[in-house]
Amino acid sequence: MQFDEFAARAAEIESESADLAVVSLLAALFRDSGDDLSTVARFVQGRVFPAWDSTTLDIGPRLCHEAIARAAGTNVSAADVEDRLADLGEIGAVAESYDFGGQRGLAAFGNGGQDGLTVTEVDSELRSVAAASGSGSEETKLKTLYGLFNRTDPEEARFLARLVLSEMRIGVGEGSVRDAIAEAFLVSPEDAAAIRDDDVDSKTEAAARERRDDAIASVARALQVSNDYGMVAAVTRDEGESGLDEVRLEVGRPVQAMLAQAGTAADALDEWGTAAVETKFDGARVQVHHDESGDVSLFSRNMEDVTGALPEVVEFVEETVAVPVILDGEVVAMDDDGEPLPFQEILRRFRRKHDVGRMREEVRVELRAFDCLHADGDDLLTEPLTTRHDRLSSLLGQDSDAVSDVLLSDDADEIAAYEADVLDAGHEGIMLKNPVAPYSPGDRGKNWLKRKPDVETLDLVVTGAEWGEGRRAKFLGTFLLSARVEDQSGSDGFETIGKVATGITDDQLVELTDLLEPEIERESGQEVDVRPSVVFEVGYEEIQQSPTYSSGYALRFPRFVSVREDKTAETADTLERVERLAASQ
Ligand SMILES: Nc1ncnc2c1ncn2[C@@H]1O[C@H](COP(=O)(O)OP(=O)(O)OP(=O)(O)O)[C@@H](O)[C@H]1O
Repeated sequence: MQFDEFAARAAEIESESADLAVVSLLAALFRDSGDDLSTVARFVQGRVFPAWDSTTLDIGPRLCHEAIARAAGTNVSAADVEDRLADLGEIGAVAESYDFGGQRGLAAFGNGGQDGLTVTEVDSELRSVAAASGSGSEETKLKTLYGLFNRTDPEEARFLARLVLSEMRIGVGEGSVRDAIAEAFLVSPEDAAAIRDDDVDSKTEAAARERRDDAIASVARALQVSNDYGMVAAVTRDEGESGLDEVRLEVGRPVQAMLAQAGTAADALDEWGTAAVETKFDGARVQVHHDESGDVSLFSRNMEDVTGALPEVVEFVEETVAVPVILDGEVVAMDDDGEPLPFQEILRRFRRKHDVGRMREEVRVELRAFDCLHADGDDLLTEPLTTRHDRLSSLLGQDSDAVSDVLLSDDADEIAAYEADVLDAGHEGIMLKNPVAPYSPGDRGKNWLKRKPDVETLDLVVTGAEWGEGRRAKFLGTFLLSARVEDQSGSDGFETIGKVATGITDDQLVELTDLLEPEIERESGQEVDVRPSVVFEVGYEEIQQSPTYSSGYALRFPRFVSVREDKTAETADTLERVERLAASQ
């Protein structure tokens, strides 16, 4: 597919606000994508790589602005691009506003169609940008991006710029892509019409809806186990439902983590009669993959590869496990007496790329596994929790410290006593799980409840900051925080909720400035806008209703606790959670 065709279709989708119409347009785009289907299914979500792949383009706004400036001509600087961004508010509009000329220049010589960019070319050029590393890679990336922008017409430039910064902003969330894959290849035109049109009798419409929902469920299951919209789209088209049924977990390819809601023992017992109760370890989520040839890989809850940072866990798994497995658990930091250390300590180890050996001496980490998704050829996602946990115990050893203890109980007093013991031992709370529930990847459903008696903190996205004053003028000092708002299609927006400047040491100011500076999108005086990517854990005294911030809420006495390096903007706390916490104060 030509990239200008992709851009035109993306523009059409962007201008449509009704969810059903968006799904229909996406479905039509997928049907017309031919060999580019997998790439197109990723591009519409602003992705070049599948979600399980931890490769990133690693292009910050500054690099993108520089590439746009170069393509725009010798008189244009990155600062001009940033000025336009301040006016137009969005990088796609900025890129579209320049006259890159490449294509049109060629078109003037009657050559436009031949040199048009294709989706395949954009994909492979962006992949080469991602692969550039080492000295000189910055310049290589710039040149490649500049080369791409130079060949775009204005509409293509709009979507290329957004793709480069991984934000398509066309109102397409994961749910819409899932539904569109089903609609494109599994739902018959008659059923699609019966659902869409008003003049169809209700029985026919209900039957059509049921068939469509079944098709969506098949696509959803394959997506849950593979995390690859591109591959699933191609399998759906080429092999239909039977092909989707064959999509299996693959050892070495991370799965989205199942998540928890806040809840109490009373909630759990009311709902399920009996609850499986475990310690809530205060560490970082880790998914352990051990493949046929004995290789171990570890992934964070964002499916980022953290194998290199945690050699003790790798060694432990290599020594203990003999068959291919996928395990879910937490890595915790321990002191010399085996007492749990606070969460901040594990963050000093997690995702570390340098000095791993030295840090290993300073902070000891251990695995606490609590689930088993795959063992020796068997996918266990649909098995009940108790069966998965039994499998885990038989793999790691019944009495191993590396396996979470489970108390199965229908007695609130017994659970309260268990919770008191867990808190006495220095842990942060308990998990209550439905013992018969399957493992649902990516789902923050009602089958796992977390209970932390201490005051909650919020994990908020940094969307702005202010340069300090005096001796702190070179550092960002005050940080604007936002809560995530998921729209119906599943794409994210951010609403501000407060500023934090307290609780940050001088050393941390340096680190936070290093972390956030490449993400700056715009500057005006001391204030900067930052691309939503860094997540702060923030404590507070109270959540108040307030017109000061766009969320309608403000935090009283916010204090910085840590950077949630294990979270991204997409997994930060939602405004809905803020509302719930505010209501429960
Ligand atoms: N026994 C356990 N079972 C499941 N999750 C556990 C367990 N012990 C610790 N955890 C951690 O608790 C988290 C569940 O809470 P939640 O899904 O809300 O994640 P979170 O947003 O990181 O929450 P928090 O900030 O409270 O850790 C899991 O992601 C996991 O990292």
